[in-house]
This record gives sequence, structure tokens and C-alpha cells, in this order.
Amino acid sequence: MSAASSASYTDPATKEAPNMTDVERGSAANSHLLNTTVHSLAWKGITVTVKDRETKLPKTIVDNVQGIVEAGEILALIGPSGSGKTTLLHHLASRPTNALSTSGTVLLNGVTPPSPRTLRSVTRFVEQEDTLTGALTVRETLYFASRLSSSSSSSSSSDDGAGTTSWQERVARIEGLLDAFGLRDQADAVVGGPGLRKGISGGQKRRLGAASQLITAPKVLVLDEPTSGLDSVAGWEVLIVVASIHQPSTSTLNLFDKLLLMSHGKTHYFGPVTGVAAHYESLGCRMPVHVNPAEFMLEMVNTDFAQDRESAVQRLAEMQHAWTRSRGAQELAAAVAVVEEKGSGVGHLEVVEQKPSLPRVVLTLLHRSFIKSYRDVVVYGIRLAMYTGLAIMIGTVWLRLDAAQESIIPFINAIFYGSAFMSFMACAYAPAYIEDYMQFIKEKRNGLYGATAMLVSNFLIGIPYLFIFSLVFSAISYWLSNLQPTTQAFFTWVFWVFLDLLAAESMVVLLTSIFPSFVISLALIAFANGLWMSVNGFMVPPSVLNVFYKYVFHFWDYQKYVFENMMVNEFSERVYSCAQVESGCQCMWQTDLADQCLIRGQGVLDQYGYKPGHMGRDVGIMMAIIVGYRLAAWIVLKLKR
Ligand SMILES: Nc1ncnc2c1ncn2[C@@H]1O[C@H](COP(=O)(O)OP(=O)(O)OP(=O)(O)O)[C@@H](O)[C@H]1O
Repeated sequence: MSAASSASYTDPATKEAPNMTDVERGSAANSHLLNTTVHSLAWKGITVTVKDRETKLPKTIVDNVQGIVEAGEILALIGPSGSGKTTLLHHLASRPTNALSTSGTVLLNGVTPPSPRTLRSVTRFVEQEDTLTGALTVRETLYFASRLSSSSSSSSSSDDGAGTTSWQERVARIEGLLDAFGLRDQADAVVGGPGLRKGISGGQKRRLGAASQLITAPKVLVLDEPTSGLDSVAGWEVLIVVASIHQPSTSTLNLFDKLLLMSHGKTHYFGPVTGVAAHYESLGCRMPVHVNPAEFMLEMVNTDFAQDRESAVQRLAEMQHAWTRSRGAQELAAAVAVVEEKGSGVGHLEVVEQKPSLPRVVLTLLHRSFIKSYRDVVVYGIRLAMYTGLAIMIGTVWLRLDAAQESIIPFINAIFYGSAFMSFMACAYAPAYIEDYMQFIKEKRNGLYGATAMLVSNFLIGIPYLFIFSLVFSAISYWLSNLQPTTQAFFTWVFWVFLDLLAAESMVVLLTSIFPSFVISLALIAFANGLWMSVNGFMVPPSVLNVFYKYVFHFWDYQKYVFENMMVNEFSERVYSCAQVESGCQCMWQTDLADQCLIRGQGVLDQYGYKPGHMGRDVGIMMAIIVGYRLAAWIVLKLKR
């Protein structure tokens, strides 16, 4: 690995350069890469069975696979598409799969880890489709990965630089990784995404994905089809690296120490890269001199494009059988047995997790979300523009209504339309939340933090923005429409718009957590909003609403409380004039002020059964609904694997 560079560094948060020399930085950059804890990763008899999508019968997709990688080695997992590489990688990293059953043993230092957590805490997985936060720069991505993990694992004999990470160490690691992964020139470029400046390239994203895992100081790094950056990973001589790889070039293949060739879930070769030609030669298949060895191997084991598929499958089975009888297979079994024997005398690998505390993680996530919130217009910018537009539209359509009876129905409509539409447009939050959700799933799988930290930070970051939306929307539309023109009524209105948005966003978080797909969650949010609008009391007054909708939905419809309290805010203390006709006075609502040719606003409220004086109770119910949505989302996120 290259030593850390001398380029100046500024904290993404404070923009201050730390005071450290190049020498200090260099040693700090390397400290987390010293692996004196995990000497070997071995596995034997790994078999994974799934329920076949079509036949619904058990189907074995990884069959009795064995292997061993030692510290400083890098293993290539090669095989045709669908040969079981990703499934095996997930199993080795103790990550969730859709398996019906799994069997076999994974050994760390020759012993079975006491729990899957132990294996997870020393392993980091770089997925085929790695999720990154588009609004962050390359340097910030590394910085937050480091902050969230601290040094997430260390051994009891912690001489490997693990434990808590000092500021200097963190800086040095970031700088070292930027250089090692060739990302120095992009350090301050944003990752990119919809609504953002054009970001870094796909290959650079893959490298950043690997670097942001390496910064968390794993002992075992698992990469699913890295397209670039392997040479950087290969430089970390003390790690154990396992990477599935598709059609590597000869030079890429030479980066690997060992090779596991798979087809149809079975092993066809395991051993040094240099030994593969000899193995096939012993089977009577000579590898041509100027051929890419990977291409040759894949041709040997791929039956997908064979003209005579039956004989190709039979030939494949014979070759696989030949492997099981080969010297290579016996040597592999012996090597696994040796580490197992040695390991049994050593005892369990003790892993002490040094995770940051929950408040620290929440603060880090808040910091990350804050950067995203102002840099990525998809998060809040688009909604702010849309709510401003909506406010201007409402304010000018319902322009300067006076306190007369003809304005009463328009006022009611404005109250309903404004509150319902504000709530409806919370669906615009779904894309930004999906990105956070994907990031959460990745980070949860890597053991960085859980549902509590995710939801607390998500809730907190939304509060100021939703309040700004409420204020901007109300400041424009409320006064233009001439709703009850008192300061108290105005701020009561703002407060209810705010609660409306808070509840609507909580519902978006719940539904999108269940179905993290924009189209599905949009359909569900639209449906739910349609339902809440229908039963909130405006369309069908509560006194008329049929009992099913009244008792099943109406009482926990947050829009009911928003609509009711906005109505009370407008009508409970206001008086409206009746129409003057030839025959005298004509009032559309008969109240005790009819003899003065006036309508007391309470008369309008009586039609809906609304009374003032329940604000405290209704705020409490709104809070309960919001907390209910968040708790439900917490359960959903807890259950997600
Ligand atoms: N539920 C299932 N029913 C039927 N086949 C399944 C099921 N789940 C997985 N498979 C099959 O298991 C095989 C192994 O999948 P896996 O993703 O591990 O392969 P891979 O070698 O990583 O493929 P690729 O290189 O294309 O990523 C594939 O052929 C896949 O279609």
C-alpha cells in the first residue's frame, strides 16, 4: 500500500487541517491494516439449498465447497454466471441469503466462530451494486464510513491498531486510501446522482465502495465482482481477500494468489493460480499458450452455450469428479484439517467490538443527512419549490376572501385542499428516503448501526425542514386568502400544517421501508392519502360517515385532526355577514346572530360536530399517530436483513 500522501487535509465538518507530520500520518495510515488477529479463513462442506422458484422443490446451488485463504492472500472466485459465487460469498461473510437450508463450516483461525456476529464483525462485504450517498464527496464518504465504524473490531490482544480511532489516524487512513485507490483527483467531487452535479464514474464508485469498507479496518474483505480497484486491494498484504470475478484479464488474474473455480455450485479447481493449467493438462485438456487463462477455464466449465448440452453436462460432471479425486483436492482437505487442528488448541477468536455509542452514531448520521439535505435538491429543495408554488396558487385562487357567507364554502375548501395537498406531496420524499434506506441496509449488514439510530436521525433531520415548509406555505397563502387574520390564528395554522407534514412524512417512511421501490411506495402513499382524505370529515361529515370507515379509519386519520383543528381555528371565533336581499337578510347558516344579519362561525362547525377546546387532546393524538408510524417503521427496519 502506498504511504499516505502529503496533500493537505481538511475535515469535511470543520474544514480545519490537522497538525501532523507526514511520518506520523504514514504510520497512522497503516496502523488499521495490521492484521495480527485473523490468520486464516477456511470453509468445508458448504452446501446451500434454496426453494426452486419454479418447481418449489429444494435445489442445491452451492454443493460441498471447501477452501482456505490465509492472511495476506487474495482468492479469486471464478465461474460462469449463476455458478453460485455470490451465494458462497454471502455465506462466507455470514450475510443473509434466500436459502432454505445451509450446511458446512466456516472456520476463523481454524475454529468455528462463537456466533455469526463474530464473523460479521471482522468481515466487510462490497456488493455488486454498492450503495453510496450521491450528495457526499469522495472524501466525505470515507470520513463518514470511518466515523460510523470507529474501529469496529479488535482482538483481545489488540496490537493491531484497533480500538477507538484518533483524529490523526482517521485523517491518515482517508488520505492513504484516496491515494491507494487512485481517487486523489476526485477527493472533493460528489459521488453524484439524480438532482446532483455529474458525479464520479462507475469504476470510481466501485473503488470508493471498496475503500469505504477498508477504512473500517476489516480483517477479511469480501468483494462481489469488483470491476476496478482490485490492484489497490491486493496491496493490503495482511488482509484476507476473497473476490468473485468475471472474466479477469491475465494481469488481473495474476494479482490473485489462489483460485476457486466453480460451476453449477461445485468446485472444479482450488489452488494457486499458476496450478490451473497443470490441473487441466492432467485431465487431458492443454491450455493454449497465448490464451487468457480465465477465458480457458470458463470455457472448460460453461455449459450454457454448448451445442450438445447433454454431453457438455456429462463432460462437466466427469471433470468435477476428476477434481474430487485429484491431488489438489486432497491437499486442500489436508490444509483445512491442519488449520482446524491448530485452531482447536488455540480456542475461540475473541472479538471485542469498539462501536461508537448510539448518540455518537445519531450525531454522525445527522451530520451526513444535513450535508445531503442542502446539497441534494431531491431531499427538500424540490418540495420547498413545490410548496411555495402551491402556496402562491392557493393564495391567488382563494384571493382576499372577505368575511361574508359566500366565502364560507371557499374557506372550507381551502382548508381541506391546502392540508390534504401538503400531506399528499410528502410522497416527493420517497426517492431520498430510498437512498437512505439502501445505505442503511448496507451499513446494517456490515454491523455499523441499527434501526434506532437510523430512525432517530431521520426524524430529527426532518423537523427543521418541515417547519420551514409550513412557515413558507402559510406565510404566503394564509394572508393572501384572508383566513382569520390574527397572529395567534396564523401560528396555530402553521403548527397544524407542521404536524400534518410530520405525520405525512412518518407515513412515507413506514410505507417506503416496507416497499423500498419508488413506484410501489408512490402508489401506496397515493392510495393511503386518498383514503385519509375521503374519511377525514370534509368529504363526508363525521355525523354522516358510515360506521365502518368511521370506526376503522376515521379516528386514526391524522388528516381528521388537522382538518378539524384548522376549521376550529378559522370558524370558532369569527363572524360572517349574511346576504342582503330585497326582502331583507338571507343567512345560509342560522345562528344566534341571524337577527343582526350575521353568522357565528360556530354554526358552520356545528354542521361537522366540531367544538373548540380540544387542541391539547388532538395534539396528543397526532403525536401518538406520528410515534405509531415511526415505531411501526422501526419494527420493519429491525426485521429487514
Ligand atoms: N430460489 C431460487 N430458485 C432457483 N434458482 C435460484 C434461486 N435462488 C438462486 N438461484 C440460482 O442459484 C444460482 C447461483 O446464484 P449466484 O447469484 O450465487 O450466482 P453467481 O455465480 O454469483 O452469478 P453471477 O455471476 O451472474 O452474479 C443462480 O443460477 C441462480 O439463478
